[in-house]
Order: sequence, then C-alpha cells, then structure tokens
Amino acid sequence: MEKFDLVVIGAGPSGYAAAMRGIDFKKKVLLIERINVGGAGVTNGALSSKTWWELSRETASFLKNIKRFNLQGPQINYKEIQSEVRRAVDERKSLLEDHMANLADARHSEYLTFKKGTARLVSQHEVEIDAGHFEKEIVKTDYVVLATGSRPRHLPELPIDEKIVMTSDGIEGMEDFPESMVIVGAGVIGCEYATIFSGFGRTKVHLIDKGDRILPFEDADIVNVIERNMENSGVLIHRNSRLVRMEIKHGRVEYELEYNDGSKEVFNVEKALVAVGRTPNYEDLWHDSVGISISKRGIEDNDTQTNVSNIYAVGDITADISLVNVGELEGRYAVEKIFGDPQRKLLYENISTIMFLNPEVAGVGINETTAREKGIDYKVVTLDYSCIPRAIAKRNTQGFIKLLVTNDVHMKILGMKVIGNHASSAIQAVALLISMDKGIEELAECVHPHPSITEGIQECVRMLLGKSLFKPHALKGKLSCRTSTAGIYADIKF
Ligand SMILES: Cc1cc2nc3c(=O)[nH]c(=O)nc-3n(C[C@H](O)[C@H](O)[C@H](O)COP(=O)(O)OP(=O)(O)OC[C@H]3O[C@@H](n4cnc5c(N)ncnc54)[C@H](O)[C@@H]3O)c2cc1C
Ligand SMILES: NC(=O)c1ccc[n+]([C@@H]2O[C@H](COP(=O)([O-])OP(=O)(O)OC[C@H]3O[C@@H](n4cnc5c(N)ncnc54)[C@H](O)[C@@H]3O)[C@@H](O)[C@H]2O)c1
Repeated sequence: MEKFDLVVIGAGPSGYAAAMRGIDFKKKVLLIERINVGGAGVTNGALSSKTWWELSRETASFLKNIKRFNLQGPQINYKEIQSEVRRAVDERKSLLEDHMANLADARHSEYLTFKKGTARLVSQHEVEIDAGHFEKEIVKTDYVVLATGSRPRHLPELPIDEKIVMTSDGIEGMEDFPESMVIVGAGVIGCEYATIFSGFGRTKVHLIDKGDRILPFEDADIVNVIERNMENSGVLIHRNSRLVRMEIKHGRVEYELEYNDGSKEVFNVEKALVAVGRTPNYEDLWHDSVGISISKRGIEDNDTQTNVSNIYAVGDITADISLVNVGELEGRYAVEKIFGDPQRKLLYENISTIMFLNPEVAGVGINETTAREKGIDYKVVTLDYSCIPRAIAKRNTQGFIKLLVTNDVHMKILGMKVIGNHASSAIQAVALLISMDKGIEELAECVHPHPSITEGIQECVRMLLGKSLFKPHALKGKLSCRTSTAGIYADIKF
C-alpha cells in the first residue's frame, strides 16, 4: 500500500493551497480530485462568474456610450460571450494542471502526486480512491486535509433540472440569453447574476427577496445604491415575498408568490436560477468509525483541526466564511499547523471581499450592520465619490467610501466599505492596517498617487483626525463624520 505524509481531498482553492504548502515542507503529498481542478474557484463559480460579470459590465458600458452618439447598439451574441468565459476557465485550469504536472516531474520535485477519483476515508489513516470503472485503491497517510468544498443548496419543492430551473452549476450552460429569468435568493450569487444578466440587456430579470431589501447582511446605504441601479436596468425586485410554488410548464417556469399582506400573484418566465446558499460536501466522505464531528453548517473545526487529531478541514466544507481567499488561507494554515509551528491563530478580521454588482462593492473588517448586531459603538466617516478627483475624471461619481473605527482615542480600524468604480483597489491598505492592529495615523501619513480613489480614504482618515481638506458640516450630504452609540448617530463636532 502506497504511503504519504499528507493526503489532501479536493483540489479546489483550499485543497490546492494546502497541497502546495505541503511541498514547501518537503513532505510526500497526495492531492485527489474527482472532477475539476480549481473546484468552484474556477468552474461554475468564482472565476467563471467574474468573467461573465466583466463581459456584462463592458457590454453595458459600451451600449451606454454608443447611445451618447445616437447610434443603435449591436445585438449581443450569447455563444461568443459563453465561449470567452469557457476560454477563461480553460486557461486557469490548464495553468493549475500544467503546474502540477511539472511539479510531479522528478526534475522539479518528487513530493507531489495527483490522482483523479472520488476519495473516502476508510479509517483515520487510510484513504480509498475510486477512479471509476471498478478501479479502487487504498493509500496510507499520516495526515489528511479535507477540502471537498460545497455545492448549491437545493430546495426539495423546486423542480431543479439544471436546464430550465437551474443553480449556479447549470446557469452558465444555457443555449442563449433567456428573454426572462427569475432568481430565487437575493444573496451574493443571486445579486451577481441579476447584475450580469440585466447588464447584457437581453433578459428581464425578476429577483425574489424574502425580506424588504436584497443582500440582508449588507448596510442599508450600500443596498440602496445597488437596488436603484438594478431597478434602473429593468430588474423587478419582488420584496417581502415568499415563493409558494414553482413548476415547469410547457418548457417554461411558472411561479407563485405570496406577499406579506397575504395576497398572491402568478408569474411566467423562461428560466429560473435558484441561489439560496451552499451545502458542504461531507456525505459519505468518511466511514462512521472515523467519527468526525459535524454541524448542519459544515465541519466545526478548531483552527482547521477537526476533533480527530490527524484530520483537518478547510474551505467551504467548514462552518465559516465561504470565499476563495479564506479557503486558501485555511489550506495553508492547516499544513503549517501540521508540519510547522504557526505563531498565531487564524485571523479573519482583515478578510477582504468584493461583491461584483453595479457598481462593485469592496469591504474589509466589519460593516455597520455587524457592529450594531454585536453592540459595538464606533465612529463612522463617509465620503461621497463626487469629492474624489479620479471619480470626477472618470465621469462616474456614483459611490462612497465608509470607514469604521473604534469610538475611543485609539481609533483602531474596525472595517471599511467602498462602493463605486475601482472599489476593490481601494481597500488593500486598510486590510493591511487591520491585520497589523494599527490605528489611522499611519494611513493619514501615506502619500497616495494622484488622482486615485485611495485619496478618498485618506480624506476620510483626515476627517476623523480633524485635519481634512473638507469640513463635513460644510458639505452635508457628501461627507459625514459621526459616532454611533447604542445604535444612535451623533455628528462629531471639531
Ligand atoms: C457562482 C459563485 C461565485 C463565487 N464567486 C466568488 C468570488 O467572487 N470570490 C470568492 O472569494 N469566492 C467566490 N465564490 C466562493 C468560492 O468559489 C468558494 O468559496 C471556493 O471555491 C471554496 O473552495 P474549496 O476548495 O473549499 O471548495 P471547492 O471550490 O468547492 O472545491 C472542492 C473540490 O473538491 C472536490 N471533491 C469533492 N468531494 C470530493 C471527493 N470525495 N473526492 C475528491 N474530490 C472531491 C470537488 O470536485 C471540488 O473540485 C463563488 C462561488 C460560486 C458558486
Ligand atoms: N463575490 C463574492 O465574494 C462571492 C460571490 C458569490 C458567492 N460567494 C460565496 O458563496 C456563498 C453562497 O452564496 P449564495 O448567494 O448562494 O448564499 P447567500 O447566503 O449569500 O444568499 C442566499 C440568499 O438566499 C435567501 N434564501 C434562503 N432560502 C430562501 C428561500 N427559501 N426563498 C428565497 N430566498 C431564500 C437568503 O435569505 C439569502 O439572501 C456566499 O455566502 C459567499 O461566501 C462569494
């Protein structure tokens, strides 16, 4: 029986990162993947959906600009867009596969073995690999990292066939732009695809929202901008509505909503996308005797280690945040914990996120919604994009920067949100300061290039320090500098 130091199950972002870190420790590593290297980080997930988003954004901007010259926009070809997305996915998959093939070549390293198949722990130190066609083998290992990710959550009452009623696993395989589509679930995936399909201008999008606003975990001022833009691009948001029935009838989708006042309404659309969260992949991943503890949300781990001491769990299979960067962080950390000696516990405070909407929304640390839920008092400063020269030059001043700091003399950064053009590029400096547990003075001192969106962050910081170019009381509506104590705002007087 072949013997390894480390077996990693699942070659998505988390497993791939874990395997590569194992090589750094010069350990004999086996990485096993049943379908696509890169997992949902590449296929039917992060990279593919972001390629759709980029192409949709370019299309929407092109169509908007052409209107300025009173020209008719061309018909957007679905197949060409889809092929471009597939090329992007293949490029990334080939890069990862070539990288592994080169590493497995003895000239580079004898440490990595890659096997295709479905893996299952038959005991604490034995992994069975089923490569199909009755080809099964068992390998021995000292340590295991489980990185089998997640899949779209299904609602049993919905007729998901991945052709007419789809999840994110099927949505990218359509034959053409549907003339209409309903999206169930107004979380990140639902809102990103609503942005993508409304941006191409060929699909009437309906978005079903259980609550009174989309993106329930996000601050209301951010959501207001996103909702306004969606509705301006023709998205019909069904607020406070409960899906009571969905059926496929004559190749189309009929669905019925019940509103808060008890009234009901029936709609008919061409396609449906169900985006109501993700389910961790741990069914049949280990024999009962292995005894890994799980909760409904995934594997509960102690800093990536499960209750079985040589078995670790990382990425979407665990009960915490589901993001590529978090999965990679956990994958690397687990291996450092196994073979090294990490000097600190995993930190989630400085995780940066981007939601690919219209416009993009980037964030790091906590937002106001979370601060209030946790009963944290804070200072919050906001600056409208119309005060930032780069945004003015881009002729697009929709958006704002919002910075949260502790409500004390130290003014430690709690979090930042940026909504608008280039939002994602603006948050990196702040992510670093949070991880270094620094206050805001360091940010105020840094000289940013001009004109850049990041200058707006400096202006926020200077406002908090009472040194701003602009004085908040003189530009009401564009700037604000407030405390939030027990959820009540008060302007800060300088
Ligand atoms: C539509 C969509 C858009 C997203 N956009 C973003 C984004 O913009 N930014 C971001 O940070 N995150 C995004 N995410 C989330 C991100 O894709 C996931 O958090 C990330 O892929 C999780 O990585 P993972 O390695 O834990 O799991 P996965 O990517 O799910 O990979 C797990 C791998 O394990 C394999 N596997 C499962 N069981 C077995 C087994 N028994 N044996 C062998 N192999 C097995 C699977 O085939 C899969 O390849 C998005 C997700 C979706 C669905
Ligand atoms: N840009 C990014 O970073 C990015 C993009 C896409 C996905 N992701 C990751 O993928 C994860 C999964 O995304 P998601 O959008 O599937 O989950 P989500 O948790 O963000 O949203 C699910 C939504 O579905 C709603 N919902 C649940 N049950 C429902 C029902 N029966 N009827 C109607 N609505 C219902 C919920 O209220 C929620 O708003 C995210 O949490 C995120 O971590 C990240």
